[in-house]
Amino acid sequence: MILLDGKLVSEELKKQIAIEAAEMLEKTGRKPHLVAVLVGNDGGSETYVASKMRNCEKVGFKSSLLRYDETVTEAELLNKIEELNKDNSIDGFIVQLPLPKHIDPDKVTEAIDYKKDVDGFHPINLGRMQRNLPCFLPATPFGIMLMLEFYGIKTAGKNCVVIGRSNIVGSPMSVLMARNANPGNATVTLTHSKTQNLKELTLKADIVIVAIGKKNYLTADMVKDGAVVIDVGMNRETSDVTKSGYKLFGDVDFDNVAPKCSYITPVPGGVGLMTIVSLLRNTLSAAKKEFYN
Ligand SMILES: Nc1nc(=O)c2c([nH]1)NC[C@@H]1CN(c3ccc(C(=O)N[C@@H](CCC(=O)O)C(=O)O)cc3)C=[N+]21
Repeated sequence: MILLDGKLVSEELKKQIAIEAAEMLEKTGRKPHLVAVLVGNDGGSETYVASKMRNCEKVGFKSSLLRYDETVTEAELLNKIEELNKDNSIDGFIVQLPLPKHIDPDKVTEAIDYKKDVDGFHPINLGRMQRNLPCFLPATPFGIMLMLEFYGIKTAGKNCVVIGRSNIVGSPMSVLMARNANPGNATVTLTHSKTQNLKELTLKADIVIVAIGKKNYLTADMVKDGAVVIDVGMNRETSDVTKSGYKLFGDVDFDNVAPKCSYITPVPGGVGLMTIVSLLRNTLSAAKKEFYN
């Protein structure tokens, strides 16, 4: 069993990103600039956004955090997005999800200029991804592809089962694994809450990608010997009343599944770190206008 080390891979990729950011600074006098919009104070979102900002500094990007109270109206948020779209000093921005219930995440996503959509959630980027055209790829699925590539894991012709069909992970993940690219060219089964006999499907899978948000969901009896298991779960359990101490669990029963695997990602230290580095990569691509003018 080989551990897919998100720390190792992300640090390696960040070195290259830092080099390109420094080149850009030298040539143009400016740094790539990412803005994150954070609404409310969800514990998970606070951690992830803080990490995104910290990592921007590490690779020599400029980063700004825009905070809104959870009472902000949808109209106010959409106005701000309009401003960010027009601001030439900003290369890319993200609106951290989830949003409060009174704000429609689809409206927000579609309001973002697709040329600055470094999360890759805009329908134009999703459509271009599906067509195999240059575009911003959604950060988590992109990070998983970079991980597979780094370890030279063959995906062509393999059976891949994706568990969970969210807009930000499962659904785009299934597209990336199926499209005619490398990594890619897998035979993909996208499973969800209405799927019957999931275990029958996962037992045939060479690659299982779990993004469902339930601790210990994928158990050893569901996995075939030698499978590659990618765990996207970020289930936090607070262990004390202060809420500052928490432990993170994936969706995989790691201790029992890992011995059966050829490769497996840990949580923490796996996919989450790759998500961050993908966002950095997308921000650099935005600043260098690699996809759009
Ligand atoms: N607009 C938007 N874009 C996102 O990219 C986005 C989002 N909304 N909402 C939530 C998810 C989740 N996500 C993670 C990022 C980093 C880690 C990460 O760094 N995880 C570390 C540990 C973090 C910890 O200790 O809590 C690890 O796995 O080792 C995890 C999860 C980005 N997301």
